[in-house]
Amino acid sequence: MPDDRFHVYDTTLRDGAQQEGLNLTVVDKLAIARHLDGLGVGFIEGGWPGANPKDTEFFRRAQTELDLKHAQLAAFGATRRAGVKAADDPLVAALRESGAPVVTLVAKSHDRHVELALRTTLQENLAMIRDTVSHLRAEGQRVFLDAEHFFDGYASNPAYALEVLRTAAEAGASVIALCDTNGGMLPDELAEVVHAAVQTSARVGIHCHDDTGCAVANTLAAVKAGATHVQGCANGYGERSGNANLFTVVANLQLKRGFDLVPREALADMTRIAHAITEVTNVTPNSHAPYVGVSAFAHKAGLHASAIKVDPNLYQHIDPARVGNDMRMLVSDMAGRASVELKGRELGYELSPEISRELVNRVKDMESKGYTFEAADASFELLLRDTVAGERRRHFEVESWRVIVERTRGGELVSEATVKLHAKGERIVATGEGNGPVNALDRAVRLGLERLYPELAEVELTDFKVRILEGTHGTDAITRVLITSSDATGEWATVGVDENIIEASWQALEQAVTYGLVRAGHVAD
Ligand SMILES: CC(=O)SCCNC(=O)CCNC(=O)[C@H](O)C(C)(C)COP(=O)(O)OP(=O)(O)OC[C@H]1O[C@@H](n2cnc3c(N)ncnc32)[C@H](O)[C@@H]1OP(=O)(O)O
Ligand SMILES: CC(=O)C(=O)O
Repeated sequence: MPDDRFHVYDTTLRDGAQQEGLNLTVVDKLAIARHLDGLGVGFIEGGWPGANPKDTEFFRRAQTELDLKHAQLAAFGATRRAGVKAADDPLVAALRESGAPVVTLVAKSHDRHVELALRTTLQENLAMIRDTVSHLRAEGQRVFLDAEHFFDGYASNPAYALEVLRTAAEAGASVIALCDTNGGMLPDELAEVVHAAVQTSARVGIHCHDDTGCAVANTLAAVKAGATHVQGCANGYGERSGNANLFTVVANLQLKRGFDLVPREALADMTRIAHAITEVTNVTPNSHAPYVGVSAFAHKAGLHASAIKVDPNLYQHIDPARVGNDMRMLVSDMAGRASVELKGRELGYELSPEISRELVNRVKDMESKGYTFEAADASFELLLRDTVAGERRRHFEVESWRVIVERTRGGELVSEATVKLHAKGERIVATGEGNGPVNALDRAVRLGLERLYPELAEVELTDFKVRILEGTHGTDAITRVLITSSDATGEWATVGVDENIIEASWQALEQAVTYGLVRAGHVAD
């Protein structure tokens, strides 16, 4: 069971939603809350009820639509306005009526902010904190306080910054999170201030932004200095450079510091949860994210692979399975025999040292010409199969292909491709039309082969990337084409390289179709 003496507090739905380009609907927020609950976080800050209709609706719907197993919902909002009673402030009323068991109040703890931004006195700010905390406590809610700009405030006026914490604690706030609102702190200085703050009676928490790239390090430093409540956002979302990445924080504290924060089986599901949340936010996942990124346990250098072959832990800091991730081998011109041997094993082949050596040489030679295999696993597997077989083996042979791109009188662009192929003892001539030359070639190949290989109806070309590479040996620039294809059960990528973009595309396309047939279980003639 997770340790209740330590809080994991997620603010993805509030501070995370303050990220540029991130726009969540109520349904998105409900879905993310379920994922976070699945991870086992203790608190989910759902937004600021009363500040906008969406956040108000979220709290209303959460009462009937969220069946949280681990987490409690927290409603975020500010202390009362200067000069009004907490009970009469409409934004405080929205917090009271949110139905959330926890309210997190943001309060000024920096004297200059009180005077310049709130335009009130230091004493009135303390009264705003005292009144709002005690009012909500009297209404039966648990109150946490986010001490905004605490670290900058402590540098400006330490006595006042600490007075804010004391006031909130005495009024009944059970957690006071110290906020590095501008994200400008470094771990050593931050730790000293946290150390001073933990002398207050309430539990001290930490809320860090990543403007110095230190949000996670700062969070860990705060914990070392005595903080027992960590705030962060899924995938490090948040205002400006983002917040502390909650997944990194949790994994570090649990796996490196021995805290029991979330159930072990939930931690082992963290990579899936991180990616599921990116599906909801529609933000491209950071493939290099610690622990959960697809590259977090991907090994490219040959020397690494040769040691990993003996013991994977020689080049990775944890077993990736503990966070639900996988080790992967990348094959490129930095590979050695061990890299291709391990990659082969990953793909289900046991390669002899001789085949591995030959394959490494072929990979290095082709990469020097512009191919890239780390982004084109399917091309690598076809190369591997050819090397093992000692010859190039395909399910169809190409006699010729031709593409015509015509601009009609009406200004319409029409592409038409004809392919002449040989498969299963037949000569096939097929023509396809498409909205571009590659699309036309793709249609022509399918039209020609589908009768012999009906599974091709399932294969779809899902992505097409072109990159112009520097010319080598004084020749003209060459083109690299990467094609991603998919069928009902997965996707694969293939690569083609040539001075001519259509030839490069054809190579990638021919391999894409061939690999689709390999996946369908067809054996090459
Ligand atoms: C550090 C953080 O990220 S905290 C979270 C910030 N999140 C957001 O701001 C998103 C949601 N915010 C909103 O929708 C709006 O800003 C609202 C509804 C909260 C307020 O809107 P408005 O009433 O139009 O005020 P506006 O945004 O211009 O200014 C904020 C007001 O809150 C006051 N205020 C700021 N912090 C506090 C505080 N801790 N306690 C009390 N009042 C505060 C400001 O002084 C200002 O007062 P003023 O209206 O007298 O000038
Ligand atoms: C409260 C908050 O989000 C901050 O101070 O950064």
